[in-house]
Amino acid sequence: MGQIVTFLLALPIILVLLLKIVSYVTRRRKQILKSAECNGWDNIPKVSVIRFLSTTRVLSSILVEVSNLCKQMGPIFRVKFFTEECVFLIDPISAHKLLTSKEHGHYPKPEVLYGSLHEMLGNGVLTSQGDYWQAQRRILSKGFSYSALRRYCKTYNKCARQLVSDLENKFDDNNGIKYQQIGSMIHLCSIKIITEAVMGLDSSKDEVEAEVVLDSFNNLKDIAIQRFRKGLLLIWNPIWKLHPLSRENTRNLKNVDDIIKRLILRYRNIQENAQYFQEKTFTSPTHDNGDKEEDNMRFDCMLELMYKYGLNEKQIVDEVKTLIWAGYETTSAAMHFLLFMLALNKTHQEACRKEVDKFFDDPTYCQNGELSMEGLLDMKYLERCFLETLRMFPVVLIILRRLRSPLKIDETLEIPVGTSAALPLGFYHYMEEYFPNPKKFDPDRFLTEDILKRQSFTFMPFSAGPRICIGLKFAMLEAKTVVAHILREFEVHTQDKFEDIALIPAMVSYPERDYYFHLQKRNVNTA
Ligand code: HEM
Repeated sequence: MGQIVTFLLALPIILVLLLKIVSYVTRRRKQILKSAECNGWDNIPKVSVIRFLSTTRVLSSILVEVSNLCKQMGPIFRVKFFTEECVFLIDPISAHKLLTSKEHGHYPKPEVLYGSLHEMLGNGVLTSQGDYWQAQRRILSKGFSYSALRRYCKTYNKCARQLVSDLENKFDDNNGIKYQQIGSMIHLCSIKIITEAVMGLDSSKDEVEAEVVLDSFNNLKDIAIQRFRKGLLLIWNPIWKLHPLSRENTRNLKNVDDIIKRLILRYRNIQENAQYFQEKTFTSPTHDNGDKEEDNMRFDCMLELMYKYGLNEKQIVDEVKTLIWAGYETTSAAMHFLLFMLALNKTHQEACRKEVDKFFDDPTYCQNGELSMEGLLDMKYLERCFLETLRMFPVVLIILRRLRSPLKIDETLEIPVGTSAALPLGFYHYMEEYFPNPKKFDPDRFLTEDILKRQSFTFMPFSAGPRICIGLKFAMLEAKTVVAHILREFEVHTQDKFEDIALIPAMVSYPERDYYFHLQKRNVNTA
């Protein structure tokens, strides 16, 4: 009797497993048949997953290992990760071809890397696909228009000044020269900026909400890193669901969701107020300075924009989480790396400072210590240093695309449907043929004449094509503002050396430990 009950209880599980196996085998057979029709596919060399995984601890060793692989295997090779067939496009020309393709079947992002993101961020613009993605992307792009960015500049300046004041307290010269880690302070500044621009949360007025969002995102980031390290948890959802980290994850997500829902309600209440409607819905002539019809809807933050475009509650929650997730850690890591490179390369730091001082001292570009967007756009030396930093520390190391239509590389090679193409963006930035002496920090690589000489696809820290980073300009302006304020007030020194610290590759690469800095106060009369 007992055996029958056990059998009956186990039956659904057995059936589900059988169904999964049948569906996998059918899918695989279809894929093999399709692959057979693709030119040259069978001739692409295969690399064992064991060999591949054994290299993934630090960025520098991956770069060396991948170079060795290319020497042996050529610029394209295949790796099988469990049930996923992955093709590595080590040649940036093929990668660029895929990213800039107009074919919708080339845009989807595979479960293997983006599945956990999907679970966390829902159907936001980073993880969604097809027509839905396109429609959402069109709406969200308005949140990154010229006049929207001009409004966020206020937030960049405000948070940068707060960071400078916190740094002044930390590096009190009376305590002598002390090298200290500042990664978490930069991180805090970055998350304050993004939550204000995306959700309208002002950390000085909405203190409680801002703190919950900061804590929750920090926890979510730590959980994601742990999950990434425990590969099996990442790959196999049933195990993940049973793990205590998963419950922690859900709790933090719920905290963020609740706050976003409350903010939506706040906008709904405000919108019901007729006076607000009159003041804000129509273009304010003083604000848009020549921007065309793109901005005929006035909004203070992206959540408000989404609300006005009629997105429902679930859509807004997903997009807000997505923008914060995609925007804060990337930019904060990039600013951290930029300060480190300027601390190591004092001549470039001095040149940036000279430029920064010029803008701070010119009332057309800076009033009451607030840098204008025009000033920030014109800081070309600092911009070149930022781009060179992203070349050397490509914050997003690798991206993947799941092919829903075949990709023709050339007359001799076609990649079949169902394959995931892996594009190691970071690797392209170290290719000698495009970036001679790649370990040298040389911002002049980004002088206009040098950029024109080099093919554009060799430098893609923000990806390229229709799914290029939506926050590219946002990130550039934010990083320039924050670093400009720091250079204005301090000389930046470090004890660390470039090769001392390993970079840990994850979705967003980060140093094994934060760098140590000493910030020495300058004597400038700031407004
Ligand atoms: C230095 C900073 C940043 C870097 C290096 C960076 C890099 C990237 C890269 C490489 C992608 C492509 C990802 C993929 O295809 O899988 C991407 C996509 C994206 N980024 Fe960024 N990003 C940065 C800052 C930001 C900021 C500040 C925001 C938002 C405020 C943002 C929002 C997004 C979104 C929403 C996508 C998905 C776009 C789509 O699929 O249509 N990013 N970013």
